[in-house]
Formats: sequence, structure tokens, C-alpha cells
Amino acid sequence: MTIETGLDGWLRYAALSPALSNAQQRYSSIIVLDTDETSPVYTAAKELQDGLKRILGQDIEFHFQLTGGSSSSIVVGTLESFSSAGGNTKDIPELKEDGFWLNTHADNNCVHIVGQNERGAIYGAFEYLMRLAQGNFDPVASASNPSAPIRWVNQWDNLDGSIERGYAGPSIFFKDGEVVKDMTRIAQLARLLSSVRINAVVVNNVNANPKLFSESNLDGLHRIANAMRPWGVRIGISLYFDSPKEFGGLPTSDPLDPAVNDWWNDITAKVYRKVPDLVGYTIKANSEGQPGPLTYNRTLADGANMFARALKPHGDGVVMYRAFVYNHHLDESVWKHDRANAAVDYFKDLDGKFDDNVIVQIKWGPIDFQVREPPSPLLANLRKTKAAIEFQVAQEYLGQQSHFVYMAPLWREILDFDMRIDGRSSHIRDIVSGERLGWNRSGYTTVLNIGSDSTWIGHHLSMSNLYAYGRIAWDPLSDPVSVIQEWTRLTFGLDKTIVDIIAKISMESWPTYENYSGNLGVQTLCDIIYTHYGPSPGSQDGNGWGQWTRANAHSIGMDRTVATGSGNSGQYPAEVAARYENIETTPDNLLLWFHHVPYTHRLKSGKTVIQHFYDAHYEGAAHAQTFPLEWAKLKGLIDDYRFEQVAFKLQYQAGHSIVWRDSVNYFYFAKCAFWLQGCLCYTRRGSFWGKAVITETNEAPGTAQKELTFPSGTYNIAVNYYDHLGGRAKYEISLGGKLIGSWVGDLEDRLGHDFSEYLDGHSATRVTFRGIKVEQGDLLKIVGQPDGSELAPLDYVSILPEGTID
Ligand SMILES: CO[C@H]1[C@H](O)[C@@H](O)[C@H](O)O[C@@H]1C(=O)O
Repeated sequence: MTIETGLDGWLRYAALSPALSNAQQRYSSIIVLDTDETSPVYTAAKELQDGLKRILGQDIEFHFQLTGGSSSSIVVGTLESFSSAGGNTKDIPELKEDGFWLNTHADNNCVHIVGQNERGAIYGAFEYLMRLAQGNFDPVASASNPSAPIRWVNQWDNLDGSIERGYAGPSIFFKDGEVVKDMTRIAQLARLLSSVRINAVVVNNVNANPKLFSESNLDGLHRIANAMRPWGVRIGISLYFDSPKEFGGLPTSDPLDPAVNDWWNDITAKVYRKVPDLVGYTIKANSEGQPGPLTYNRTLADGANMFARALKPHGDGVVMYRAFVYNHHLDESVWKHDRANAAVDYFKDLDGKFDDNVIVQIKWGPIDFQVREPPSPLLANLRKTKAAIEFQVAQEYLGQQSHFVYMAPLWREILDFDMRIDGRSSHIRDIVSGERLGWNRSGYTTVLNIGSDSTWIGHHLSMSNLYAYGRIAWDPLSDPVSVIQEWTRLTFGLDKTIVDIIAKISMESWPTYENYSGNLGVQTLCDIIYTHYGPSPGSQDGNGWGQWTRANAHSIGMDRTVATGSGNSGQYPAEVAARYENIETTPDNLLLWFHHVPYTHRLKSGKTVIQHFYDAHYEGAAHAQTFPLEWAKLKGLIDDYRFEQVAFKLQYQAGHSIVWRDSVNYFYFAKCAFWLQGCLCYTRRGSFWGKAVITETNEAPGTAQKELTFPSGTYNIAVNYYDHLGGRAKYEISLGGKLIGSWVGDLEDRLGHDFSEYLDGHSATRVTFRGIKVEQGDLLKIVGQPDGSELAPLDYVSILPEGTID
């Protein structure tokens, strides 16, 4: 028996039961209307041959000609080749670019798969195979067209083989500074992407390295493009803005300098010689330390248009210019400062100033792929300049594929949002499709962190997000439940129990994660300084990144109103702006995104904010405990190998959700402890804290110090702290005036660790002192003295009676 490694993903084409496969007709031949072995039409035919063998056990031969007498054949071709071979096209409705026609009951018992272009043909073949693989033999004669022409993915792969925010092993594209030689995995990825109608992949990190332009890497790009082209997947690349200076040896990278323009024109011509169907360039500039046009006192449009002009002579390549431009040294003491305003502030006035082949790539929310955000207001502020929405299949802030969060419901919520541009229906799906504002080229992209792991993404269940992304980009009205059911049948089997349980876990996964991480629109509450993993509510303030909660002892939340806050609500069209400006009409799940309120503020549910925090964290963690139990019911119904791997991950998630629960609840309990004693709020472990007294001195630069007293007993004391890039800090912990430990926190030490080992620590960085005897009234004092870093490094301390979970 072969082990199901997960490598084939949803394309494993498991054999149907004899009862099912015998019910299907036998095919006499596959007729492929293209003899070029590298064309997607030919690939489609091979895929049909392979799939029908595996799913139905039928061995079927290839032919290249459509003859009048062919009966019981499967015909695959483009509209053009099909009609010139004499195929009947009169029933085929209008097909858009990449669209296809699938008729499973054409004349003479034939199946007709006809693409508007070559990609359409292969999409149609996959559609047919995926129906069969689900045991679905219902006759169909219909056309399918994409909602938008741009349906890309962005890998954040570095040339050294690492992947930014990658959780599934090293890159399949690069190793040791070079494009890899073996294209096997790359072609396998192209097959998966093609099957969900993704038409392009940007292969390198947006934090790009100009060495991608070395001769050997250009040859490498040639190899990648050749490996993916037969599947109808084109490639694009991310550029480093200062390449002319740093790679080309020019004195400047000023976008208005003619020599810089020549340099980009030349290098672009060189790239096209290697990759004649390059899909375009992705640019991250003036963002998180990256250089860009602003570095040279030029506008963002000046920068984008320079690349647009370089691409123009070579075909239909586009510049995907990222709107993720913001100041990451923001001063939180200024109440008006707000990173959420940045995209509109930078781009709104440039509307219409970008060349025709520039698309502004906008992250779906105003900050950064948090567990919940409102949609980015920039999606309603560009009229003439076209846009693409950027999603993130990589679960950077959503548990990094150690937790499972199925994102289709989140994406649907954003795409279904009505921006009410000019008081008219303006669903985001209709903005990005181009329909609402009359754009001819726009659409979707997503960050994808595929790696060389056999699960591709680090968690078998998380592959459903890639599948769902493709489905939704094609048809944004795709139903998240049907999508996960379909994916499950293809990936794990047709048994109803399998489908029901996986659909249940998936549909519950986002609300559950939101409950035990950050709810009410406060953001994910993970470590945001470096890892973006694990609970670290304290890191949300006092940083320059502008991902703030403005939590103090009495109140919490960003004030983004026009009346008293940063004015962010005013960036939305009038009707939406009015809704968010008013606390009464702001939904509870975005309350703290738009409003700064006392912890006693009552939600629409009647609960106070702080009580909701506590309860939701308990509910979320309790619910996460059900996932491994539900999964256990699948033992024996699916293969053991994948069963065990998923079981392990869900068990880990269940455990870590408790860490989340307690960390966040203790943090806010401690934050407002003085004040809490005066009201009815509680944590369910509250009694153990007794009359905790927490004195916060410097949270800002200098020494961080917390002092607490608590009842006599033996405790495990866990100190969670951050390390800072480029900094180290010395910590001392003392009890009743006696030193019980000291250590140095150093980022470099952590980087030396195997990442998985680090994750097993369950939290950012934690030092635990066990079996510490405490007398009532002893003073516990923890002092962190930063050296060279800007912030106080202490996060939170959990003090639990010995023997209880920590
Ligand atoms: C590639 O950099 C990333 C960075 O790792 C990530 O933490 C943040 O979400 O966004 C950046 C971006 O989108 O550019």
C-alpha cells in the first residue's frame, strides 16, 4: 500500500469503488487538438489519461484528430482548434479569457472540453476530473468564466532557500543563492495551481534581492517558467527598487534619471529573452525599510511607471505595485498617528497617475492580515487606477500552520462587503473584478508559503486555503462550505463522516481562533515584534510599527473616529464612514478597531468589554479542545499517516489555545488589576491571584519592572519576554529580596535554534522557575534591563500553583 504523503494534495485521484466506477461509461479515446507536447492542452490530455486511469481504472489512448466517427471520446482543445477541427461550437456561450466549456454529454457520447485559450482547456479538464473523483457523474453542459483576469500567488522565497513567513521547510525554488536545478516540485506545484485556475506565481520574496538578475539566476527563471508553462501558469518576479545602484553599479536609482530608466529597460529585455511570457513585476517599495521612489523625492507613481514603461514593449506584463507603504517608526503618543491611514494617505491623490499597466496591490485590511480587520479603505478610493486585492494563504498571524484556520469565510466576508461608493452598491468582489469601476485588468493575489515539506504548507488541513483561494478568485460567490466539502472529498475521501467532520472543524476554525487570540477587533494579539506567533498582548503597544491597541489600566482600543481620533473612519465612502464613526452602529467584532472605550463599556450582547475578553478566550480555548476529539472519529476512515499528522497538529493547537487563553486573560487582568478590584469582572482563575498588586513602572524605554504580591504557596513562575532585533537584555528575578535567577535574552541565541524546537516552547520566549516557595507578602520583582534595544522587554508573568498546567 502506498503512503498518502499529501504531495498530490487534492489531485490524488483515489480510485472510486467498483460500484461507482462501473456505473460510468467507458471512453474510447482522448482526442487532443494540439500536438505541441509543452502546451497546456497537451498537458490536459495527459492529465485526463492519468486521472481516468486512477479514478475509473480505464486505460485510454490519445489521438490527435477529431473525426466524424469518433464516439465516446473525450475531446480537449481551445475554441479555435475545436472549431477548425470541425467541432460544433454553436451551443458554446461567450467565453472570457481563461474560461471554458464543459459538455459531458455531447453528440456520440463524447465529452467536450473547450477552452477560450489553452489555460481554459486545462481548467476544463481538471474540472471534469475533479467531478469524477468525487463520484459526480451528473451530466453538465455549461461554461465557466473567471471573475477577474488576475489570479496570482506570491511566494516570499529568498534566494538562500529560506522563506519569509514560511512554515513548511525550505524553498522549492531557490537554494544557496541560486534557482534550484531540479524542477520536479515546481512542476507539481504548477499542477496544483492550475487545477484551481491560478494563472501566475511570483516566485521570489517582495523583500527582493537584486542577485536574482545574475546570469545563472536568469537561466534559472527560464527553467522555472518552462516547468510551469505546460500547466498554464506564468511566472513573475519581485524587484528590489535599488537594483540599479546595488547591482548595476549606477550612482543612483532615481526613477526619473535616464540612465536608471535605461538600466531597467535593458534588464527587462534580458529577462524577457529568458521568460518571453513573463507576467510582470511585483514591487514593494518605501515599505519596512525598503528603498523606493520616495527615497529620491519622487512620487510612488514615478516609481511604478518606470517599471511599467520597461515592461510595455514586451507584451501584457503588469506592474503589481504594493500599497503596503507606511512609516514603521510611528510615535504612539500622538493620538492622530495611525498606520491604518497610510495606504489612502499615500495613494489616493495618485489615482489616475499610474500607467495603464500598473495595478495597485492592496492588502485586504488596512493593517496586516489580522484575525479580523475591516476592509482596506483604499479599495474604495481608487477609481481610475486599477487594483488587486492581496490575501494571505500563509497563516502568518493565524497560527502559522501550527493552528488551523480555514480562511474562506473571512475572505467572503471581505469580498461581500459593500463599500457604497457614491451611494451605490459596490461590493468588494465587484470592485476587484473590475466591473464596478470599469477596469479591464484587476483581480486577486495571495501570499503563499509553499515549501518542500510533503504537506506543501506544513499542515494538511491548511492546504484547503490554497484550494479555496483559487475557487474564490475564480468565483467570489463560491460557498465556503461547499468548497471545503469538495476539497475534503478530493483530499481525504468520499465518506460522509469524513466530509462532515472536516467541514465542521474548518467552518468553526476562524471564530475559534478569533476567540482565543484577539477579539472585538483588537487585532490578533500575537507577538508582533518579530515572530508574529503566540500570545503577546504587551507587544501591541509601545512599538513603532503602529499595530496598537492603546490599552491602559482603564480603557482600550484605537480611536479611529473623525471626531476625536485618527480620522480613519472618514477614509471610507460616506455611508460606511458614518457607520464606523458611530459606536452604536459599529459591529462589536470591530469595536476596538474603531473606538477607544473603558473596559466596562457594554457591548450589544450586554457584556462588558473585559468580561467578553475573558469569556471569549475561555470559549475559544474550550472549543479548540473539541477539534482533536472530532478528528479522532476519523481514525480508520482515512489513511493513518495523514491521520496521525493532523491529529498531532490539532492536539498542539488545543494545548496552545489554553496558553493563549491564560496569557491574554492574565495580561488584561494585570493591566487593569487595581481597577478590577472595584468591579464585578473576574477571571475564572482569579481567586489564585488573591489581592494581586501590580505596579507598573516604566513600560517605555529604560527598565521594565513589575512587582506583585500573592498568597503563600509553592508556585511555578513563568516569565515571558521579548527579544529585540539587534538587542539583548539582562533579566533578574527576585523574591523577598533574594535573587532566584537571571538570564540574558538575545535574539541571536533564538535564531540559532531549530524553529520547531522554539515553537515547542509554546510562547514567545519563556523562562520557567518551578517549585518556588512563596510566603504571603513576599515581593516578586522582575527587572529587565535592555541593552541597545528601544523597548522594555518584559511581556507577562504567569504564576501558577505547582502542579497546575503552565
Ligand atoms: C515580506 O514582508 C512582510 C513581513 O514579513 C510581514 O510580517 C508583514 O506581514 O508584511 C510584510 C509585507 O507584506 O511586505
